[in-house]
Amino acid sequence: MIIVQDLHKHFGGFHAVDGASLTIETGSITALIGPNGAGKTTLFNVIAGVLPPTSGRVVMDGEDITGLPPHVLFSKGLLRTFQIAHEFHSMTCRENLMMVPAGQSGETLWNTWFGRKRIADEERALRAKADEVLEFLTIEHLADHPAGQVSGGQKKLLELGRTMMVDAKIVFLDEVGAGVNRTLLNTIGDAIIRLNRERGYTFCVIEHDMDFIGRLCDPVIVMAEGKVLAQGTIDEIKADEAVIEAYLGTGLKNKDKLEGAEA
Ligand SMILES: Nc1ncnc2c1ncn2[C@@H]1O[C@H](COP(=O)(O)OP(=O)(O)OP(=O)(O)O)[C@@H](O)[C@H]1O
Repeated sequence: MIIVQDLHKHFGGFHAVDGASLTIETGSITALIGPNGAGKTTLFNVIAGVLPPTSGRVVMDGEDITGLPPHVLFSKGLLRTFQIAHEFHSMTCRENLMMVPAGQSGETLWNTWFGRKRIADEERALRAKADEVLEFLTIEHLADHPAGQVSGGQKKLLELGRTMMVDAKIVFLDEVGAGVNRTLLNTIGDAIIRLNRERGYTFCVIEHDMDFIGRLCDPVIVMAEGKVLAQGTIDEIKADEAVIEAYLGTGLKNKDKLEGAEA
């Protein structure tokens, strides 16, 4: 369980996150929604150790993890998906997955000289794991394709796949559906549901696609102006006057997003 207590993140005099408190229950697929500029990505970045908070606390399973760097959080099973960096575009999808786990024996000179067999065994195991992940995500046919040449949606699946190469406990997904076609979005949604049900992953998802949110997420947490405005099921949220007002207040485009209409 992640508990965020009275979190603030200021940029100069601007309060991007302004006293947000929320709980992400273990085993849930929790959505974080809100109008543009509500502070969602900033909140994610603070929880994931990318940005230090101005004040407030983040507690994971009873441990204060406020401000810990991403690699330490990674080792604790808290992961945030990242776009595949440009440098890795020429590597194949399988290789991109095989690069994720840290602390392999091959990293030390000693092992390079004396542990060849162990390295070969580890590499074989990693390769098998990567292939299993690709199959789970239904993109096994892309194993030998350069990551830079697959579609936007397939890249999103690969980003999700990277979290499956380690023992993730909680995964933060930022706009996994952005620019992804409906069919692939459904595949991504299926993968998230299966990871949640079969492998016990907890998810926290920022997403503007209300159909996607409605299918996957409970609860839905709404942010506005750096604070948590409401929490509930998708139907409760859509009927909440304060939520409608927050979306309306930022323009019709945002209100359309709440209703799930095509933008
Ligand atoms: N590094 C920064 N320096 C200054 N202001 C920032 C910085 N990062 C974010 N902001 C501002 O903080 C506010 C919240 O941004 P944030 O990206 O967290 O919102 P969001 O809810 O994720 O919005 P969106 O749905 O549009 O992605 C915005 O007004 C943004 O311009």
